[in-house]
Amino acid sequence: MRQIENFINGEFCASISGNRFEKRSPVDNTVIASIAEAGEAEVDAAVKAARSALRGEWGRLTLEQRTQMLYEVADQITRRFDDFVEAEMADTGQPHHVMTHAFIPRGAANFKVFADTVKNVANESFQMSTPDGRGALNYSTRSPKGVIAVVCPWNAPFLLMTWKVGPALACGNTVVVKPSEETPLTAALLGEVMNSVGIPKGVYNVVQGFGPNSAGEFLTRHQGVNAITFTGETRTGTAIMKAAAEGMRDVSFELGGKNAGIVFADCDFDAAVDGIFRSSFLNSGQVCLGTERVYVERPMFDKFVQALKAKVEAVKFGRPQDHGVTYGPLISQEHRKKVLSYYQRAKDEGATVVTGGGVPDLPAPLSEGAWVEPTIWTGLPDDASVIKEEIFGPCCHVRPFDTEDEVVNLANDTEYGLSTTIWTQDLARAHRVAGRVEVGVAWVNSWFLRDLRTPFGGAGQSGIGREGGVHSLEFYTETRNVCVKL
Ligand SMILES: NC(=O)c1ccc[n+]([C@@H]2O[C@H](COP(=O)([O-])OP(=O)(O)OC[C@H]3O[C@@H](n4cnc5c(N)ncnc54)[C@H](O)[C@@H]3O)[C@@H](O)[C@H]2O)c1
Ligand SMILES: O=C/C=C/C=C(\O)C(=O)O
Repeated sequence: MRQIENFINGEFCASISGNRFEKRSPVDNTVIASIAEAGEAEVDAAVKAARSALRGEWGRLTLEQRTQMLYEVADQITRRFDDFVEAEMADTGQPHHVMTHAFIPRGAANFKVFADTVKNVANESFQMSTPDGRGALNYSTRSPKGVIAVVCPWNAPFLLMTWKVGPALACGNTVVVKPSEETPLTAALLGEVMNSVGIPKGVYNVVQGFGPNSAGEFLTRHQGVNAITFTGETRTGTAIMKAAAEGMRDVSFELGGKNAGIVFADCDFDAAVDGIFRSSFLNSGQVCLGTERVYVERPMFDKFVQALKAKVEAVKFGRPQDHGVTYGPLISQEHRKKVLSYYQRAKDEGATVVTGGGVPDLPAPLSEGAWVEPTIWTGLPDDASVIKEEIFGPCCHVRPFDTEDEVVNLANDTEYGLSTTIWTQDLARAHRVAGRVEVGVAWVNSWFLRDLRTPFGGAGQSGIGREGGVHSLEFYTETRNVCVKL
């Protein structure tokens, strides 16, 4: 069984208290790793190591040297691709092709793209006139913000962690990462990569553990942390924001969603069915950008529901590494309980179960894992809790609509505002609807198509701030204006 330690100041170290916790496989519930839980002492050591790294060799590197190191991190992730794929599959149980085609390559890209970005983004400059006629010149510079706390969820652990660590380091900061207790492995593996390419000690630290009264809370409350970037549930974001208020630390939040998919009758039918299938069921629906509410224009409704049902019923359950497997378990037994409670609630609230709705009948030892059936409902009222609350599971409700205004209102009838996916071949309508849905990210005839230079984040309860491209630089640097009287 793997022993996973905290990674502090370039070294893997056991927790001082000796506290450890178990990581179980979502596939069959066996224990796959023992993890050292960081307490206040380890968090303090990690923050101090990060602080002294800022003042040490790391802080003295030129931009060229620093970005060169980050390209080497990306290259080394690619060289150790299979190790990352294996670790992330062990943690999440999701299929091999999801790791190799989507989640792990993004880890390398997250370092490359932000190394490029920091080299290529210009700073502002303004010339002004002065009463003496000689004028003044203003220009801005960027400095690292300092020690950044990176608090991560479990659903796409390596992608989401590096999405923050990449730009934070590119901007010259140091980081203390708190991975989810459900997915400790790839953050630890990245520590090995950092050492192997010579990233100075203390630049990248990992404290393992839980949220409340554990590593997450200790880290976000630590006054040595200058800013906090967090991806996870809206409720947790509220707790972290309170912690950040003490000491006036900046936050960047990517939170939950209850995203709408909008399918017009003039869409490319096969592409739309495929797109909605992916957006609702990729990663067993555990994607913040996923669509749990699907609205289909009435003339196509029945045909669409049948086509989506056929795709859902064709998924292949199994171990992530097994040939042809397309569908994995939920992350944990605890999350399964939550998702199954919504499956029950959908029935109670009057849903028609088109397919799924329960636990699949799998042979041992898979029968011990956190499996649920991918599920489609119709017929729920718009105010049902299943329509309002984020489930974060492999399920969607499909509802017919008649007019563009109606569907825009339905899509916007939520406290969240992360993303939407719109399917139509009418260009004018596509732009119009994309401009009316109250979200941070609108996709047309696509979903989860990511250009890392673009702003990414959510409106409403889905987040605070944007990351991506220059927006990441805004968060991870302090901007200084220099005004020179000529
Ligand atoms: N908007 C996005 O980009 C995005 C991306 C992925 C996931 N998500 C959201 O993440 C959620 C699923 O992830 P999750 O269940 O891991 O989220 P979570 O909020 O339960 O946990 C996220 C992290 O916060 C830590 N944490 C929990 N309580 C804390 C506290 N009081 N103080 C400090 N840290 C604390 C956890 O240990 C974990 O590392 C979903 O709501 C999903 O929508 C959003
Ligand atoms: O589950 C959420 C996925 C989020 C994706 C990103 O943050 C990204 O693509 O940068």
